Amino acid sequence: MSKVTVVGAGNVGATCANVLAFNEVADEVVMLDVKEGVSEGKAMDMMQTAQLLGFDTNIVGCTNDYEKTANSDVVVITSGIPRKPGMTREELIGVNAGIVKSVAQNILKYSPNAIIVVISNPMDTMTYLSLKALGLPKNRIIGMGGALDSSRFKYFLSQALGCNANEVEGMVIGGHGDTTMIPLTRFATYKGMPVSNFLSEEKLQEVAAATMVGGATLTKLLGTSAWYAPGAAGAFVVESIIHNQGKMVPCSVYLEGEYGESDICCGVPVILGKNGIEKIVELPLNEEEKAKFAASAAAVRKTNAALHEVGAL
Ligand SMILES: NC(=O)c1ccc[n+]([C@@H]2O[C@H](COP(=O)([O-])OP(=O)(O)OC[C@H]3O[C@@H](n4cnc5c(N)ncnc54)[C@H](O)[C@@H]3O)[C@@H](O)[C@H]2O)c1
Ligand SMILES: O=C(O)C[C@H](O)C(=O)O
Repeated sequence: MSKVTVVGAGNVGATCANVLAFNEVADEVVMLDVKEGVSEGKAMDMMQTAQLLGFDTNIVGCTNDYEKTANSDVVVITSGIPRKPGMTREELIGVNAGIVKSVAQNILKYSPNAIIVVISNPMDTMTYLSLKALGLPKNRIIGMGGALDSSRFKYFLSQALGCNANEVEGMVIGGHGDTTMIPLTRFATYKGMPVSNFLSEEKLQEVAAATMVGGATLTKLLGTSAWYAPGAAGAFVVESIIHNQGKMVPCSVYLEGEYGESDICCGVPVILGKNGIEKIVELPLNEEEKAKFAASAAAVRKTNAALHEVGAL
């Protein structure tokens, strides 16, 4: 029996659980939240769609009861506060570091073999914190950001190209921040053809800029940060792992020399499978892309340093 736990049954967590259940990614999906009754209510509401939508996944909700999460194969951490318009993700560290650390420690007590997918922001730093606090092998701690950012990149490219987003390929690497994302326009394709065959350099720069502030744009529109694509991107990463799909997905992972960086979690393409990160893929970046990656990693490293200031490490 396969089991996935989603911690935090707010906007992102509940959406992720819903997509996991609808797509029958696991036999059981458990939602856990600190807010009394919310997970239970959302689980019951979702279970009442099973007959309408035709899925067989069992969805369980619980209030801070970690026993219910026992023996999960994958655990998704979404607990923590989202940003408000005008804020950066990095400003969330003071509140979210404590939440993510205690949640990760509780999870490990009941699911010692779980692969952990971190979504809470600032995501690269929360992934690093989880890795350091739990001391697990690096293949089992995965930050979800690149899957979402790449999906947004493909959306903006498809809008510029006037084509179906499913016919566009592209990846975003680097940190999951407004200024740290690196949309790889040079590698993006439409039906296997470089997008530069169809779009001017100026247009490509516009697409890259829209991608980088994709989360901030939605936060301004919604008054809180986005959840449909983030929840679906979390479920996409979980499915790639649970179904051992061997897909290449940009994720925030612990680097030990890859891309010239060490002792940091940052977004790079990885092959996802039943062991979590099966392999880190090293892309042949040019000098400009390498410089952008180094600057992105430096910014993530600065946020990581704040973990000591807030007493999380
Ligand atoms: N990595 C990404 O790509 C990405 C995308 C979207 C959102 N996020 C981040 O995900 C987080 C959640 O966003 P949201 O929109 O779902 O927020 P939300 O406020 O809707 O939900 C967060 C939930 O976490 C719960 N929670 C708080 N402390 C908890 C604890 N100790 N144990 C269990 N649950 C706890 C809250 O009760 C709440 O229900 C935010 O930090 C946001 O910035 C990241
Ligand atoms: O923008 C945010 O703060 C939430 C998330 O990281 C996103 O990119 O949607």
